[in-house]
Amino acid sequence: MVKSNSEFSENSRFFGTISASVPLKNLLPKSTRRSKVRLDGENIAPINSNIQFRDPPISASISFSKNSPLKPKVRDLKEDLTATVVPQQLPGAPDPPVKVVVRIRPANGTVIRKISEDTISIGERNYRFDSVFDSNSTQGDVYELVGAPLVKDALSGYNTSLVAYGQTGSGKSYTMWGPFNSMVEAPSVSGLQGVVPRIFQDLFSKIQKDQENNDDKLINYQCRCSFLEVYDGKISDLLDPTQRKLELKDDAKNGFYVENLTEEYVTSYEDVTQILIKGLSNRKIGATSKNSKSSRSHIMFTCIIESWCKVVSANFNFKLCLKLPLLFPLKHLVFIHYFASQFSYSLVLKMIYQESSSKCFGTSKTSRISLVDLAGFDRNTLDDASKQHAKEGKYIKKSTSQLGHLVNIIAKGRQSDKAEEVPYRSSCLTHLLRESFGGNAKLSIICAISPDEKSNSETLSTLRFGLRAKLMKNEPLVNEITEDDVDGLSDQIRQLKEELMRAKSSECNSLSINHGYFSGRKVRESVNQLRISLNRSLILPRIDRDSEEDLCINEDDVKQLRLQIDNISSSHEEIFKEDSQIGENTLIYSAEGTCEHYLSCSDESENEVINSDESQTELSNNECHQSTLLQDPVLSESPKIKNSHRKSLAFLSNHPSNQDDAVETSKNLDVLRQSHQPDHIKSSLRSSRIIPGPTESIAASLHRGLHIIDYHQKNPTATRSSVSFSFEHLALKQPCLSIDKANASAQTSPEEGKSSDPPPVSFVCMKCQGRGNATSNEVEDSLKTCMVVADGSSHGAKDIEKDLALAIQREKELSSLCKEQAAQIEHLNQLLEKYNCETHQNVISSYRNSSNFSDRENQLQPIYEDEHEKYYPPNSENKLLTWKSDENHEPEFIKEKCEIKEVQENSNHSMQKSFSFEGREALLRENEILRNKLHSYNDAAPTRISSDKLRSYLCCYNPSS
Ligand SMILES: Nc1ncnc2c1ncn2[C@@H]1O[C@H](COP(=O)(O)OP(=O)(O)OP(=O)(O)O)[C@@H](O)[C@H]1O
Repeated sequence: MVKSNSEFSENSRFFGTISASVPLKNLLPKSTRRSKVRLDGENIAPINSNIQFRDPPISASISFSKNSPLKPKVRDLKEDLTATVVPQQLPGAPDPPVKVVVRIRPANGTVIRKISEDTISIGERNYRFDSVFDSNSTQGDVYELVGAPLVKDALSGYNTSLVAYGQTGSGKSYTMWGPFNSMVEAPSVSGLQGVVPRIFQDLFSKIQKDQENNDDKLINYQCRCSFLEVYDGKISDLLDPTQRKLELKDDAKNGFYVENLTEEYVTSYEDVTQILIKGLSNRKIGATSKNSKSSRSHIMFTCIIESWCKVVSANFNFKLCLKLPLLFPLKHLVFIHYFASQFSYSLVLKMIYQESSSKCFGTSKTSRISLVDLAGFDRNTLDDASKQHAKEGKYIKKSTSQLGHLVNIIAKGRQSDKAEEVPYRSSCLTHLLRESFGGNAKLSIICAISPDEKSNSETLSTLRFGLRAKLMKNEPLVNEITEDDVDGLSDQIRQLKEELMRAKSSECNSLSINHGYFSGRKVRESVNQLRISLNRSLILPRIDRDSEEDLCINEDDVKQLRLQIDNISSSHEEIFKEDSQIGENTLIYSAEGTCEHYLSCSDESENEVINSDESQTELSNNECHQSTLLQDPVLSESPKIKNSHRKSLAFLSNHPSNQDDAVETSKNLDVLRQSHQPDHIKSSLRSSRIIPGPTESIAASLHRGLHIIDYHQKNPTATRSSVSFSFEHLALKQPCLSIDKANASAQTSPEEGKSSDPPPVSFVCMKCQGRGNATSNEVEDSLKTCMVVADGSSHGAKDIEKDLALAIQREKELSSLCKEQAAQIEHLNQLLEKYNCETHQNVISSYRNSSNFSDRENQLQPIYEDEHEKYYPPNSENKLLTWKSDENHEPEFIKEKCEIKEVQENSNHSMQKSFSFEGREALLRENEILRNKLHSYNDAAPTRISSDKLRSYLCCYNPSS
């Protein structure tokens, strides 16, 4: 009876309603787990918790010889099929490895006829297959011919595959799965369940029977299922839609498998039904010209069946009895004997065997059932088909075409016995079907065809595919492992393990020394790297060591260095003036005579000492005013560190009484390091980066030194430690320079413009004078050495040398200028003394000659013009140098103060009139410089000239003050 299309539609696609009617989570089995699917690993001995090997099984692949007991038994394949003639299967004969059946979908106006059980006719041509199901066939019929043998073979240990092939709408899905509603109904012969549900219904039924009816066997089964989809060439997990683009893996350890594919263990037909519903609901569907709910992807449901069979036969009982003393202690055997006598020995032995199954082994089988529903190809695409559907149709055509090509190759190889390479890897589908097509599997193909005339070409294509597939030569094997196989396997494992151990030991012996050395060195290197990155300050004191690292110097660093040198030069200038003017070995800047810091720049063996202990307790004292005399602190140079000697600057606590000076010193130090370290150097010092260039290296060294100074100032107990840094290169080559550097380091230059405030720190340069004539070349060499030594490398020093040469050249010029000015100052000083004496004498004598004191001003006025130069110092240095006052005046010290004041006023007045603006500016500048120097000079050499006199002189010399 031919069913109408309306009936078909009733039982048609169920995918749209499953999610609404069935809560899928509830349908899932409780005992599920995820694991890798192994498609060709079933032949490996199953790992059963009840089985214990004498040696633990190894996972490495093992190659077996032809006579290996593990090689599965190959059934004789005697069928010789041709494209047009399929030999009739004899009743009772084993199922062929490749079975091709044709099912004709019910339709009106069909041109296809079933002319016999295995032959169909299209037009005038007949095609013969293993079986043909016409439109009147039922789902049960198909199952009996295709499904039932598959279940039997699977339980026997064969890999089995069922593939539905055909054009869209030809009834593949209907045949494979059946309508959705039927899947959740109780299975019946007349039901509409597809082949797959029937297979699992049958499978679990047989398993149950097998376990119940075999008294002399203990059989355990374990089934796990997976469900995947191949859509657009990519594998997705239908049981976990989030798993997409899964990869096929093929390695020695796991065999051929789909990575991360969900596997769920099933123990009943219901479990499988739930999985089927879930997976089919996730399948991609679309509309085609023949099917409004066409499957747009290939799907593959896989069930792996593992079974362990332990025979409890009479013979085996005897064996087991012999083994019992080994398995159980004597008291247990007595109990077993008593128990067996009361019941039955068979039952007792069965229980014992079950109990001791870990020490006994029967047989094990592993088989795989692969159920594949291919997407239906369609020659005609819908006019209104979207791009996506067109793309899907393209891929389906392509993939089915690749499968057809694969079948052709395999069939050809069987016919010609030519070993042509089989294109399994041409697509995901062919890769997945590698075992089913031409491999270790029994294959059944259902060619679904539509009998309508419009589908003739697709029908013919499908039939041709079936005929070619029938020619394929599969080699199905019973995947079974026996106890003897396990013994052989255990022996092989043991041998391989021994070989591995020998190989490892020999390898270890040969490489042990080197390996230990290299690993140790690696560890050391790692520790060093870690130390460097964690605390670079540990590295800084070692910068005098040789280093082979390449140094990168950027322009900014050089500029910074140049600025530093300029600052140093300017400070040299001032100090040099002082030094030249004083002309003594020792410079003494007195700070109220209470605290003196001695800076020695003498021999290398001597240390430069700065006492700063008293400053430590005052560092946090906010009342200490910020020193204003550090208007232009001089950047301290990088300490020179030589390989053999280091000039060190030690900080001792010899004068704890003067805290103010120490505080000033420490504050100045802070000012110095804040003001003269470039930001990037500061950050570099703060961070743990490696010093990139020599400039930073030097600055870092300085920073380190300053940090040590701080530390010693803050920690009285630690002040006597020997941590120090060297100023040797400065002390040796340029004594005044050394002082200046130390001065800059300590930030103790006298305050400018505040002569009332004594300098906070005193320095004593013990042995400078003898080296005052050191050449600039020596300085240059010293600095060069400093750079090289400080960085441990001479790389990149050339650029710095150029800058240094420029700086030194400038320093030379400045030095000569300083000398000139110092000479002028000295001369001026001498003249000043004369002026103070002679001018006063003249004024007093003029007063003495005057009769009326009130007319003094009138009398002085006439002589102003003429006698100006006689009484007042000239406005230029040259004139000053040649200026002579009248020596015939008699001083009157009683009126000296008043008279000098008057003279000053007159002098100022006259200078305002006579001096030009430019000359005045020049004098102001010069006066500024001289005032600084004289101020210091006044403090340093109080006996040479009265500071009051100097001030009064300067006041009259500077009209603006
Ligand atoms: N033997 C049959 N008896 C009754 N109805 C059938 C039979 N074969 C197919 N049908 C109906 O025909 C329609 C299409 O069938 P089905 O979806 O199984 O085709 P298909 O080959 O899977 O198509 P596609 O490849 O596009 O998914 C469905 O409604 C189905 O119920």
